[in-house]
Amino acid sequence: MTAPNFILTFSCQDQVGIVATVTGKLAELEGFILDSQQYADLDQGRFFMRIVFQKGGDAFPEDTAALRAAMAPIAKQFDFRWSLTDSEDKPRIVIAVSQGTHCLNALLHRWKSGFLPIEPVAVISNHETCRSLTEWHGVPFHYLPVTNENRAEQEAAILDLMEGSNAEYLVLARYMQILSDDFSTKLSGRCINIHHSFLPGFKGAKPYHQAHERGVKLIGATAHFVTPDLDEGPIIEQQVERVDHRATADFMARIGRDIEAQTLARAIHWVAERRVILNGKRTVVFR
Ligand SMILES: Nc1nc2c(c(=O)[nH]1)N[C@@H](CN(C=O)c1ccc(C(=O)N[C@@H](CCC(=O)O)C(=O)O)cc1)CN2
Repeated sequence: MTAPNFILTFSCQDQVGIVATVTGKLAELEGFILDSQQYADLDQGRFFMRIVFQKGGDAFPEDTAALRAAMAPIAKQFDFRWSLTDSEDKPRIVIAVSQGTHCLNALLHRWKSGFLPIEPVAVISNHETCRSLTEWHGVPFHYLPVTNENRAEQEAAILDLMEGSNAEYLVLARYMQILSDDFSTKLSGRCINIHHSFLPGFKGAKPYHQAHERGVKLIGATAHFVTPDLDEGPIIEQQVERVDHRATADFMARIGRDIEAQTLARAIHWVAERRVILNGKRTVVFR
C-alpha cells in the first residue's frame, strides 16, 4: 500500500524564516517533501505556500490529527490561515443547479469516472429538470423551489443540508438565483460559482446577449468564489474562445456551454487538490 500524501497549505504575514521553520519542522518529523510551491505578495505583505509530503521515517506522526497537532505551534507562531489534509480525503460538495445540465454533467461525469477528486453528497435545485441526470449518477437530488417570499427558508434548508452532510463547499453549477448577503457571507470562501462570461465583462443573468450586443471577438467563462457583490468574487479560473461577426447570442451560448463546463471542472479540481488560497479579493492558485 503506498504511503498517504499530506497537503499543507497556508498564508500569513510575510517575514524572514517562514520556509526554514516549516520545512525544518517537517524534517524533524521525518516528513519527505514531494512538491513545494510558494509565493510572496509584496504589495499585501503576505506569504503563501503549499507543500505535499509523506512519511519519510519512524518519527512521522501516526495520523492527520497528530500531524496537525505537531504543526499547530508553528501555525500559532506565524498566525497562519492554514489547512492540513490527507490527499485521499476528498472534499464533500453540495452542487446547486437551475435548468442548465452542462456544468452539473461535467462535474458528475468526471467524478464518476474517477477524474475529479470530490465527494458530491447532494444536488439541490429550484427546478426538477436535473433530477434524472443526478439520480442516474447515484447522487441524492433535493428539489428546493425559491421565490422572494421563501428565499430565507430555502437558503436555510441548503445550509442545513450542507451541515447535515458535513459538506465543505457549495458549487453553483449554473444556479440562476442571487444568494442573499447573509447566506453568501456565511459561506465565505466555501461557495464557488461559474459565471458565463469573461469577467469583469458582462455581469448578470444574460451575458451572451450583452456580448453579442457589444460585438466581442472573445467569449469566456469565469469560476469564482461567491460574495454578496454579484459576480465580483475572487477569481479561481477563466477560459476564452474566439468568436466572429457571424456569432449570434444563441451560438455564443452554445459554444459557451463547453467553456463553462470545462472552466468549472478545472476550478473544482484545483480546489479539491488544495491548490487555491484566498488572497483578499484575489486568489493564489498553485497549479
Ligand atoms: N451573492 C451572489 N449570488 C450569486 C452569484 C454571486 O456572484 N453572488 N452568482 C450567481 C450566478 N449568476 C451569474 O453567474 C447569476 C445568476 C442569476 C442572476 C439573476 O439576475 N437572477 C435573477 C433570476 C433569474 C432567473 O430566475 O432565471 C434574480 O435572482 O432575480 C444573475 C447572475 C449565482 N448567485
